[in-house]
Amino acid sequence: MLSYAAVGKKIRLGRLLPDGKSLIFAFDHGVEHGPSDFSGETINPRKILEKIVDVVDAIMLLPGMANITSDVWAGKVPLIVKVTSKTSLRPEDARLLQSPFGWVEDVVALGAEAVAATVYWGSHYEDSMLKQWFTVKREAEKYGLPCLQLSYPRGPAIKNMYDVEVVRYGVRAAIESGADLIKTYYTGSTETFREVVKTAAGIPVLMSGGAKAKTLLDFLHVVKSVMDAGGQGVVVGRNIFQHENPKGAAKAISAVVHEGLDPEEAVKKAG
Ligand SMILES: O=P(O)(O)OC[C@H]1O[C@](O)(COP(=O)(O)O)[C@@H](O)[C@@H]1O
Repeated sequence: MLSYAAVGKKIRLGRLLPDGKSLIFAFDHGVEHGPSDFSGETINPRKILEKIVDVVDAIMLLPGMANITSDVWAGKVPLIVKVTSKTSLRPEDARLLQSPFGWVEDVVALGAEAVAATVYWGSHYEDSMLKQWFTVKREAEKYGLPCLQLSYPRGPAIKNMYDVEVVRYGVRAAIESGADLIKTYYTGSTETFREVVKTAAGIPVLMSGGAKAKTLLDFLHVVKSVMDAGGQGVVVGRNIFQHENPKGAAKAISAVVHEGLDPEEAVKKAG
């Protein structure tokens, strides 16, 4: 018989990956990159969120943002709360550390389905990020909250953070540290990303969107490659909110993730 928490975790994961796949909208950039990531009306978070809440499978926000926009997302789309972050105002070498940016109790209080935290594997600060990760993990387990690990290998010994061996290492470390969902980088091909998925040993791997692609079609090809490789979805920010039609872009990405549409077909959904 499952424990209460195990039942809760199962239910929450089912809500986040309704058909075993998921398009999660990442929207924590206001701290990671600053307001310069937004232009025009998108500086108003409500304007973006109201466009995509009925298209994506979940949204990932920092606690304060979740709190001030709850009337837009609550009851419409599952919430994931990220409890680590850092600004790019820090000195260069201090940017490979994320600090606490909320507590698991806040995540529960906000009615979230999961908690997210970053680990920069290979950073000078790996030790403190691991202490932070396991603090979050221990609390989350009590509440049956799945933990999404942003597994981002970065550091002086890492020449190419998109290299398949580097990404695989981060994914292996993520499953060994108890991640229930993993978000990591695309490795450039279906074949190499298939190796990343295999390394996850059944833990869902979602690709982190990355900087805005030249065209939506280009991005959709990457999403298709990830899904063909056995990835279970994508966590996307800039390739949605920096698109001139965020709702359309989200619809097109969702069509590749959930319907397996070819990019040339899916891009038509963007209008
Ligand atoms: O680590 P980077 O490249 O600065 O990007 C960090 C951002 O990328 C994400 O991990 C994913 O968002 P994107 O799709 O915009 O890359 C965000 O959650 C985060 O704010």
